[in-house]
Amino acid sequence: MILHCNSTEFLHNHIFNHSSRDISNTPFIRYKEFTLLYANSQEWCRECVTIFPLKELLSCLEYKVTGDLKDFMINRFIDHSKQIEEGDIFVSETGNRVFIEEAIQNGAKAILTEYFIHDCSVPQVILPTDMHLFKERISLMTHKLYGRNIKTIGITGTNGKTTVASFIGQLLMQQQKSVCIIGTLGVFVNGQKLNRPFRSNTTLPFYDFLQVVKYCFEHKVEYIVLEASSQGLLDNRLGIYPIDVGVFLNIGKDHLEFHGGMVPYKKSKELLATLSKQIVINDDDEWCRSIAEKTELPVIRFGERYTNDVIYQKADYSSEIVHYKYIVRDKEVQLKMKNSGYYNGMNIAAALASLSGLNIPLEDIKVLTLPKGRLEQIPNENGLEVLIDYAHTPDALEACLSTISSYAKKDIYVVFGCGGNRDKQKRKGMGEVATKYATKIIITSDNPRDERPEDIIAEIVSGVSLSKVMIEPDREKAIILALSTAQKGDVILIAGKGHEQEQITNGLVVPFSDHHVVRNYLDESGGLITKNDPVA
Ligand SMILES: CC(=O)N[C@H]1[C@@H](OP(=O)(O)OP(=O)(O)OC[C@H]2O[C@@H](n3ccc(=O)[nH]c3=O)[C@H](O)[C@@H]2O)O[C@H](CO)[C@@H](O)[C@@H]1O[C@H](C)C(=O)N[C@@H](C)C(=O)N[C@H](CCC(=O)O)C(=O)O
Ligand SMILES: Nc1ncnc2c1ncn2[C@@H]1O[C@H](COP(=O)(O)OP(=O)(O)OP(=O)(O)O)[C@@H](O)[C@H]1O
Ligand SMILES: N[C@H](CCC[C@H](N)C(=O)O)C(=O)O
Repeated sequence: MILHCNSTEFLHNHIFNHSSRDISNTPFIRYKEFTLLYANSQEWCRECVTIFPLKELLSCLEYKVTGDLKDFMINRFIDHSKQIEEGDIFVSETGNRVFIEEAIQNGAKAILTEYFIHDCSVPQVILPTDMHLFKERISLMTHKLYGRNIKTIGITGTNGKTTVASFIGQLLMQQQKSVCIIGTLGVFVNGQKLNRPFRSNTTLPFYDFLQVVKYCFEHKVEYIVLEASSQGLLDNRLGIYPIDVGVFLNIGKDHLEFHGGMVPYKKSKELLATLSKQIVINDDDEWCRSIAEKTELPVIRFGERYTNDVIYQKADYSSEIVHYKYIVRDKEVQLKMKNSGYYNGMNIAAALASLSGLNIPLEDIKVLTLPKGRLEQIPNENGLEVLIDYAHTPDALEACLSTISSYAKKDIYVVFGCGGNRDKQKRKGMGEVATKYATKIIITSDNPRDERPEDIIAEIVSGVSLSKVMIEPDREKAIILALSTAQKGDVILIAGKGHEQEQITNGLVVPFSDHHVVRNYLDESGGLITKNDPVA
């Protein structure tokens, strides 16, 4: 049995209350509290179990089984019909008949559902009220069965999650550790992208995440580094999976249309603390400091102040190779990185602080590189500095453009748009930032989705100085306009899409890559040095 009934009730009433969307009064839950509760209420040994015992997951919950489900030992719970393989249980939260039929055809041996499904040819496990408790249990059981010996680092913040995850991964691999990174760029084990049909979210959907943990166990991974987006946290995509280090980077304007304002946006990100055993915070960020004040968890701080656990010492950011220096718990750590600005120094500090939280020695640190589509330089013989970057918020654009303006001698071009069906408030702000730093601004489209590109562009233009701006809604033409107009010595920043491989317009997903457009243009105009660059 997993829990005694009274303890289930206690947990339900007092702790696991963030399944609902109203998180205005979410208390910080101390990790110790719930692990102790679980430790007291568990009776089983997990060492040699490699599948999920359904009966234990269901005990004390309100449920009903229809049909003859003979085998209660389950290999996988899967919530996407196309991922189902023989013997899996299909979790249907929507009750969609087409997906259920597809799952059965693909070999589902049962359906886990909240509602009774008529004329269903396989057994059903019906959880009319307790599906959220089931998810909490299975996340905790996944940790017990598969993740117990894997240290997990969760990273949240508006900007820099992918970069910090990549830095942590690189630093761990330099220490010969085996690491899995889960984030915007996909799922990577020791640098190799997993070729599995996971969905493309920054924070993986819940059952996809559980599969990755199991995969990591089977492949002897020692560390999982994951990006925790505000939407992912609010959507409970991590359940109550314990996080060894929760990292808080910064807060800025993004996803406000989704969350309905800065307060709920911050609250969603703060849910990461409820899962964490200790937290790492950016001491230079007011919101991060406020989290440290509220929590009883151990806190590791990084930033410029000399009282921090990781002290970031200012460097010369105008040089091509930046020499970053840190004091990590009284020990000096130095690192070099190309073309990367002040903010990437903060991202490195966050990575160092996370590793110090896990007591990982920082010996022989080698060069770190930025992930794909982050200040990615495209070599050419035209004398242009062409950079592709994923800046799609005002703060991110400011971080990039202020870095460029610290060394640029001639014109700074910026080509960007803003996503449709996404935060409208950031559009004018990005226009204002562009005006502050760039000398030539080309406004274009960036995944207009269901909105009219002209409407999005008009909102950006409301923040831009008209004397600097050109408008070209076709992104390919806009990039070519910059490349063909710029002169030797100019810098061109193509912002917003970074690694992305598509343009989403009018409900259509069309293959599109900033990298390809630049490369094709430079190839045709004879300006490219490296013909075999990997595609972003
Ligand atoms: C708007 C939104 O949040 N959508 C999320 C939502 O999609 P949805 O409900 O529309 O999913 P759907 O495709 O209609 O399918 C619903 C369910 O039917 C089932 N299904 C569906 C299709 C099928 O063939 N078979 C099948 O079984 C699955 O159980 C599926 O979960 O649930 C899916 C599963 O959890 C998510 O992948 C999906 O994220 C979409 C792709 C998305 O863009 N989300 C954004 C808002 C998001 O979450 N972004 C953050 C990043 C933010 C940042 O970087 O700052 C993220 O973590 O990714
Ligand atoms: N610490 C930082 N502060 C401000 N801007 C940053 C920081 N780190 C990165 N950026 C900017 O944000 C962009 C996105 O970086 P990154 O992909 O690491 O962030 P992210 O939080 O994972 O983004 P997303 O949530 O959209 O996936 C970068 O291309 C850069 O322009
Ligand atoms: N994770 C972010 C990515 C935005 C990237 C940008 N290219 C856009 O489409 O707005 C989001 O879903 O809002």
